[in-house]
Amino acid sequence: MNLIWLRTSVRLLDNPAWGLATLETSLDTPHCVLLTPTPEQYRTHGYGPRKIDPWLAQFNAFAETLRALGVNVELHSVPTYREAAAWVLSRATALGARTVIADREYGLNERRRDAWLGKRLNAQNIALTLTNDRVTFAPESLLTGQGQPFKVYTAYKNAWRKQWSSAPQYPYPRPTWATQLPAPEEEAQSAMADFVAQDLKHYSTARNDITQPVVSGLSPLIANGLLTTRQAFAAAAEQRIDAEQWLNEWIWREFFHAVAWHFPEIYRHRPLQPWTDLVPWSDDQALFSAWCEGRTGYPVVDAAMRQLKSTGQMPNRARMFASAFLTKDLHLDWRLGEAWFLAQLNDADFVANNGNWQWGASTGVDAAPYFRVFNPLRQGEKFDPNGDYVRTWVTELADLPGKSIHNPSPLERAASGYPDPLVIHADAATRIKALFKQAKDLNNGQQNDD
Ligand SMILES: Cc1cc2nc3c(=O)[nH]c(=O)nc-3n(C[C@H](O)[C@H](O)[C@H](O)COP(=O)(O)OP(=O)(O)OC[C@H]3O[C@@H](n4cnc5c(N)ncnc54)[C@H](O)[C@@H]3O)c2cc1C
Repeated sequence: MNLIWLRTSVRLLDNPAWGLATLETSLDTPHCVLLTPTPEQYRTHGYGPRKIDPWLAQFNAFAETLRALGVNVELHSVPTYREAAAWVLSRATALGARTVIADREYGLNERRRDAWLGKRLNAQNIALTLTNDRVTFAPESLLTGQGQPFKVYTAYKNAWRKQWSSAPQYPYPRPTWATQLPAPEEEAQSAMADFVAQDLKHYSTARNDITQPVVSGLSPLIANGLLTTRQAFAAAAEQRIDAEQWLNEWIWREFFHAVAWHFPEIYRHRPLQPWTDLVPWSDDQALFSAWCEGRTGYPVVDAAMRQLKSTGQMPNRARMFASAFLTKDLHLDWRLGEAWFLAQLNDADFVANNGNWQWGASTGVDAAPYFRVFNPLRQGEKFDPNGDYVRTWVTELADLPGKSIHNPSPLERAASGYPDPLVIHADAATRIKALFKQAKDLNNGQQNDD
């Protein structure tokens, strides 16, 4: 008897759990599937309803479909991981299981949960088998030549690509009994197929155009375990077009997961580069509220922040300049912005969010150091040349003509009720560089003292 316990990989396709379960028995269908949504735990991790509600619905739809397919499913919603693990332990014991097969999750609390359960299952001669699934290659299997974890994306990507070339990863076969898919998975499959067939060919030229929905929009589905990198590579290969740039974005996601696995301090809200905590980050609540509400006085930043608040979405390019504005222009602590994004985004994923925030704040991965700043006026002019994005979200400026929308005059601001800039970008950029330098010098001094 084996049990499958699915936590994030709540999907039928490309799921290694089914194959593992049937290896042990002569049965086609698994003996029993356990599902334990943990809404309170998700909230404690900082996720908001835009992330949690569809996730919970996904569990219900999955259970319903499995039952219709004749699979025995037990769905048990509990507040926290600890209760979920205790319940799985009791079910495994009561059902006389030999193995519990579960999708591996990499977070710190998730690791603790699995260690807790594994120990107790082992004491009863029950194995806990974790499938590597959220990323293509297990984080500990892809290391530098010196056996160290990668901290630079390009080097990681090259190693990842090399590994893929020598051992391409194909999606796991669909189980014969899976004759229908749960509605969220069916929709995810269609969304990926449509994007790959219609828009992928324009991706590399149009991906930074914040006015166009040319990117895939798949991230909420990926973050909630409905789609995998293997499926993306397989779908792109069928098109026989150059999909390198898009596939490299998927590898960014895998990279951040690997970083989080090797440097679990990030789950304790520490920067990847510890010395950057010597930067005297501000926690000014008035500045922070102005940023959250889209009232910074920089139209393109405010458009992005208002879009986030009202829809839970924001294009990647806008995430880059809006996050950089918080740290490099307002000098606010990156953790404030990180938490706001996590609570608002419909594709919220702790690891992808943290990795990108730390990249933008110059506290995380990447060789390019703290002089990376984004000029919010130039970002607007370059990526929203006609001002359409600003006009959509900062409606009080909608009547301003042409490029002037990115930098309204004091008179235009006063007439439309739009705020003056909170800071002067050039001054703020000079100041943050000085603060970083000061932190670095302080750190070097401390090291010399040691
Ligand atoms: C400050 C900041 C916060 C972010 N927070 C999140 C988050 O919470 N969840 C999240 O999934 N992505 C996050 N991203 C990454 C990226 O913005 C989104 O993945 C992307 O906008 C999703 O759009 P898409 O699905 O159309 O992606 P596409 O451009 O079609 O890319 C395909 C997939 O690759 C992955 N991907 C793409 N870019 C990145 C990236 N830079 N880092 C990691 N994975 C990537 C996503 O899973 C995405 O769905 C963040 C980026 C920034 C700058």
